Formats: sequence, C-alpha cells, structure tokens
Amino acid sequence: MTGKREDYITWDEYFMGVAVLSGKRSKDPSTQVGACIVSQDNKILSMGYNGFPLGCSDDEFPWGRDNEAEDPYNAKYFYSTHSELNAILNYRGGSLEGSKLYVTLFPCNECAKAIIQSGIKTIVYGSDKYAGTPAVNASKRMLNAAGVRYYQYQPSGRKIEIEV
Ligand SMILES: O=c1[nH]c(=O)n([C@H]2C[C@H](O)[C@@H](COP(=O)(O)O)O2)cc1CO
Ligand SMILES: [Zn+2]
Repeated sequence: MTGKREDYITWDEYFMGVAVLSGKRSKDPSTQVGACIVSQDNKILSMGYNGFPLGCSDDEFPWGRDNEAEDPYNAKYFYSTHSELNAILNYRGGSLEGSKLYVTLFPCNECAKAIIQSGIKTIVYGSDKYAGTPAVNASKRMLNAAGVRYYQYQPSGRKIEIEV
C-alpha cells in the first residue's frame, strides 16, 4: 500500500463532531448543545456546552422549563449558560478575531451579540429548531448587519462511531 487513506473525515465532520461530543456533557434533559471554535487555519481554540456557571450545582439548580416551573426563578433559563458563550468564555488564549464557530443549534440573540463582539466571522450550525422565533430572528438580524456568515452543516450521511 503506497497511497494515503481516503476515507478520513472532512474538516466540517471533524469540528461538528467535536461540537456534538461536547454537547454530550450537557446535563440539560431537553436540549443538549455543543460548540467548537476553530481558527482560520483549522486549529481548535475552544469548546463548550450548555450548563450552569461554576459553583451553581447541577443537582441544586433547576433543570425545568418555564412552562413546567411557572416561576422563572425555578426554571433553567435564568441560569443556563449557552454552549456558544461558554466556548467563547472558555478561551484563554487572546483574540478570537476571524475564527469560526461550529454549534449544534442556531445561536440565540444573546449569543449572537457575544459572537459578533468576540470577532467570530463564520458560524456553521446543525439544528435550526427555533427558526422563526423572536430570539432567532433577532439573532439573524444582528449577524446579517455585522457581516457574520452562517450556513447549515450538511451531514455527509456517514456515521462516525467512536468507542471509548
Ligand atoms: O443557542 C442556544 N444555545 C444553547 O446552549 N441553548 C441551551 C439553553 C438551554 O439549556 C437549552 C434550551 O432548552 P429548551 O430547548 O428546553 O428551551 O439549550 C439554547 C440556545 C437557543 O438557541
Ligand atoms: Zn444563546
């Protein structure tokens, strides 16, 4: 055998795969989101998933949704840090200017602000299950105005299995 292996995974499969794997750390019972930030030369800079801030116990803070808990103080939304924001905040290396974000769910308006301000220029997203909601409409409005490019990940159809 003299040639190279041909069935290696693409960059998009690699980084979206890392984002998916990262989301598997999430304790959220309904939506697990993972994110991976990559430099222009395809080096992983940071990762994140949705969860509560440091010191806010996964066992003590609420995981319910508004409609289940009624009082927002007792629902997850006030406390959960989104995967994209965690990935941005987890980066300790300096600037994210010009980088690319792989995220398994389209970013909300709050994450869009952080994405724009941190200098991320491209978003590759998986699901867009909240498309058409005010938060996602506002997000797209800001991303469009700021010139942040976004496109949906196109699954290769290939199943990538890992055994650990
Ligand atoms: O961009 C996002 N990134 C992200 O990490 N999340 C998190 C917050 C919550 O923990 C969960 C959404 O929960 P739910 O689908 O039950 O409303 O996903 C939610 C969004 C919304 O688009
Ligand atoms: Zn968000």
